[in-house]
Amino acid sequence: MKVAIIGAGSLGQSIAKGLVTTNALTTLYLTKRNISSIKGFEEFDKVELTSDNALAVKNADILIFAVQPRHFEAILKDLKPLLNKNHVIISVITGFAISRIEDIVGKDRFVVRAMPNTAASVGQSMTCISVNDMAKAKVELAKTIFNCMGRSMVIPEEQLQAATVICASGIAFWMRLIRATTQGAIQLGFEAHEAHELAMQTCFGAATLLKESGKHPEEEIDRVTTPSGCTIEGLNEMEHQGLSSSLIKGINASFEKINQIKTK
Ligand SMILES: NC(=O)C1=CN([C@@H]2O[C@H](COP(=O)(O)OP(=O)(O)OC[C@H]3O[C@@H](n4cnc5c(N)ncnc54)[C@H](OP(=O)(O)O)[C@@H]3O)[C@@H](O)[C@H]2O)C=CC1
Ligand SMILES: O=C(O)[C@@H]1CCC=N1
Repeated sequence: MKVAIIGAGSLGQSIAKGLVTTNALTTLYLTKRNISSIKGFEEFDKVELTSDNALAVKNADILIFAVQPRHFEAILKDLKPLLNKNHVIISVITGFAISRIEDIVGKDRFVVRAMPNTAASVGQSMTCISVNDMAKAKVELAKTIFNCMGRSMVIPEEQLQAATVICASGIAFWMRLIRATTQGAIQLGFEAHEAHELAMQTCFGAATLLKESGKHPEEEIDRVTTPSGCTIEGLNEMEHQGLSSSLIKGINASFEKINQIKTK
């Protein structure tokens, strides 16, 4: 695989970190206008850094666009003359519909819209993928790429905005829950670094329990809640204060916002 990431910023670098270790990769071009901030990638033999998008496009088969939404249209129009029928165009750009990409490059191109998250850098992204008609033939390739950096799910494009909230913004939501747990632990007397480790590993343990057992969260909750014990006392107080409701409302607010964001 010869891959180019056009716009190696926060998400682009996370994807690059997830990709560099895969044996399937022969070359990885990383582009941005100012490459001084990504010099660290020079330690990898397969990685080429450049501010020349055209050079990257000419030398890659798979193009992952990870620029800000407002920059995408102009960049894609500039690169259009260099695109050939074999290029697989993958956009991770929020709110930029496949039909708008097709308006620029044509319907006869392989177009994939993907929504990974920053945990790609540690091989733990949850990436949702949608494709245009042409790229139905490239679904397995797209899954192979994103499975290198975690797990992937193919979904209809209509659900991609919701997936962005749950999985991409979701990283921030879960971080805030871990941070709040840490604050609680400090109040109970732990040093900050200890509190952080307790919160992180407990969160990791809870997710791993569900992944490995396949059980519903409430089933695992029932195993922890001793009758008249401290867990149910804490859980009920959290619910009286609106924990589940607040999370659901936050997710809905985020979804309303993402649907208002204009990419032009
Ligand atoms: N951060 C996240 O968790 C997620 C982000 N996204 C989406 O991914 C996209 C990127 O987001 P994010 O990584 O946070 O944004 P960043 O601003 O961190 O990254 C965008 C990068 O694009 C580069 N860039 C700008 N213009 C050009 C150009 N002409 N040619 C090449 N590179 C260029 C910029 O570097 P320079 O100025 O040096 O050129 C910058 O590093 C957005 O569309 C966002 O909606 C989606 C899911 C999650
Ligand atoms: O906050 C945002 O709008 C982008 C999309 C998901 C993650 N970052």
